[in-house]
Amino acid sequence: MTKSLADIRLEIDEIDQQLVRLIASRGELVKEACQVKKTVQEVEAPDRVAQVIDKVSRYALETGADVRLVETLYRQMIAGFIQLEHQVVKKRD
Ligand SMILES: C=C(O[C@@H]1C=C(C(=O)O)C=C[C@H]1O)C(=O)O
Repeated sequence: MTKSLADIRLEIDEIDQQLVRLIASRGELVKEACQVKKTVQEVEAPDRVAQVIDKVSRYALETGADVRLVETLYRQMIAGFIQLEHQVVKKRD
């Protein structure tokens, strides 16, 4: 039996809920990570960003996700997390 558009959207909504939960958990870990950082270079950690992008691009390839989309989403998300870290560090210091 083919699914209705409404059914498909319900499934998409459930995945969105899971994704947002995971983004929130990731954000908590990012805040934890920045507690031990002292410099702007440490906050931005470009080598680590490159490592994360490399890993998720490989996961995307292995799972059949769109590699360019995953990379774009991750670069955007990490940029947001770096901003968050800058705010946390600014408040702390
Ligand atoms: C969480 C960190 O801080 C920043 C955020 C990252 C991320 O969201 O994956 C990666 C590197 C840093 O730019 C980290 O250094 O690991």
